[in-house]
Amino acid sequence: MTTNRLLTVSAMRRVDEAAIAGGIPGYTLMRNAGAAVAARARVLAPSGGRILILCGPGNNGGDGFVAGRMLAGSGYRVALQLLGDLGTLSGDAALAAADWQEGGFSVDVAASDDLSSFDLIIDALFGAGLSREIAGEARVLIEAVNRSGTTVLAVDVPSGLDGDTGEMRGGAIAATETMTFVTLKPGHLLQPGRSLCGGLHVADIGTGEAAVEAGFAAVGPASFRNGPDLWQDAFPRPGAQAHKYTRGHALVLSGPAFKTGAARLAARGALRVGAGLVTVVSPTAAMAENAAHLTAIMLRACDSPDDLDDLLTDERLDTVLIGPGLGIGETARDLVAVAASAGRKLVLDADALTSFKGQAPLLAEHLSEGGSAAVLTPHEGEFARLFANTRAVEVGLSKIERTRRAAAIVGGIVVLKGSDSVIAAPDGRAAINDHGSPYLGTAGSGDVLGGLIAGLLAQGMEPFEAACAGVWLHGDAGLRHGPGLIAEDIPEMMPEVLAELLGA
Ligand SMILES: NC(=O)C1=CN([C@@H]2O[C@H](COP(=O)(O)OP(=O)(O)OC[C@H]3O[C@@H](n4cnc5c(N)ncnc54)[C@H](OP(=O)(O)O)[C@@H]3O)[C@@H](O)[C@H]2O)[C@@H](O)CC1
Ligand SMILES: Nc1ncnc2c1ncn2[C@@H]1O[C@H](COP(=O)(O)OP(=O)(O)O)[C@@H](O)[C@H]1O
Ligand SMILES: [K+]
Repeated sequence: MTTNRLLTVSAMRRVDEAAIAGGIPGYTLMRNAGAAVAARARVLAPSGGRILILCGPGNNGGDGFVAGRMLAGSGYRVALQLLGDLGTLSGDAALAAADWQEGGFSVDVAASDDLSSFDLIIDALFGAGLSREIAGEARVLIEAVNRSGTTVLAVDVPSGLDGDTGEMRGGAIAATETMTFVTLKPGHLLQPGRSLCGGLHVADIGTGEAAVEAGFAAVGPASFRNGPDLWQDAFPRPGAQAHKYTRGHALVLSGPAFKTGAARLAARGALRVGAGLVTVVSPTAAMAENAAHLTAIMLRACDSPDDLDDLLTDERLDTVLIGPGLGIGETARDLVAVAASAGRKLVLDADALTSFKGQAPLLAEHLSEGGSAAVLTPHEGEFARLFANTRAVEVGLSKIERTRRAAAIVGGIVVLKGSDSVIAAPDGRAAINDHGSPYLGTAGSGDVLGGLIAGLLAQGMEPFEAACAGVWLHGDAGLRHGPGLIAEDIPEMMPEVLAELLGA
């Protein structure tokens, strides 16, 4: 079974319990987990190479003992070090340790020297049972592993990484690869966890589908790794009889003269992703500047919220992007209020968000008035300003929880951007995106993202799916382009990105 759905650490425990209750011995699960680790180790270490297995005092260590026995059996020179006392091992971990010893192998005391002489280190110190900050001997060991420069394969999670939040607890292994079980957990995708994990692998350990379903039932609102599986079926594909008026019309509000570039970047994104028509709505004083740079994209004058209200009497103008380069203040708030009360599908970004600094409830009121479907795309700074003094910014929350709470507060989709962008809906559905590139961190990149989402909304995609798809397409463009990327390149990558996605 493969799925892009995520289990929390406690829900994963529920999967194990349900599998065991269903008649699969815990030790069978552990043997399957250890076998998956050993299989990956055979790829990472040269045949017959030296492998060090660092085992902790719980079942994560148990997986290490199992993998060690299998690797020693297939000709690797395996050293195994235990952090803790052999005598205190219990349950399946004790069985695994006994099997290892029955093979005639020794259990050494964990020592942090000479680590660079190994071809591979398997980190089986702590997994789902991490219960406190890494300190003392464990910390010294983890730091030595990270200094050694040796390839590291982490079992379940890099030790010290919180599988739910992606946060480090006092220190963590920086792994080359991570082998986890059944599904990914949020901490594998949220930063810094995503970076600490290195390459991600997921193994089926024979829990059976019913046990996995029991885990999903225990998890609360569903969360996913963002990817085409999540939204591909809903992705707009024009039929043979489509024409521009059936492919949606997106409006992008421009900022004042000399601040118009952001809106044009967004508009280009909306057009390239397939909206039939895109119009930049510009202050009269900035019309010449906008006109000088626009060709396929249309241009209309608008100098006030009242002008926007007049424009929106045309029902075909069904999606409005407000914020990039707009300017901060009352006018921006009024423009949002007008578009929202006209019931338009909205993308709110940048200055439209900052204009509601500390006033998230007021924004929520506007959105609910017209029943607007809205997607908000804050980066961390805009998020902190908009949701100041709300329960979305309480300390200690994971990024996924913050985004979920924010979505519930405003009653719309929130995309909290970054290298681990999180997309959440008011009903708690959430997706974490790790399909992207640091080259996307460039001026105007977020404006294009807003445009992509607006273009998908205009074509009739539901807002959660449109937001997930927009973030993924944006990330895919970044990955394909690589070094040298500027924001202008992102829309121009869409033909290539979409051709592969749609199999065109
Ligand atoms: N049947 C199953 O469930 C399966 C589970 N599987 C595997 O089991 C793993 C979960 O095992 P687990 O629950 O035993 O927890 P684990 O991660 O080994 O750590 C617990 C130990 O570490 C200790 N400890 C914690 N934090 C610490 C710290 N900061 N510094 C120092 N010590 C610390 C903690 O001490 P305590 O808190 O009890 O004092 C306890 O002794 C899971 O990740 C997967 O790999 C697979 O085999 C598939 C089947
Ligand atoms: N390291 C990274 N990895 C992946 N995506 C990134 C990274 N850094 C930035 N991005 C993406 O680039 C965009 C930047 O948007 P934003 O911060 O609003 O920039 P701007 O205001 O200049 O347009 C976001 O979509 C963000 O997710
Ligand atoms: K580990």
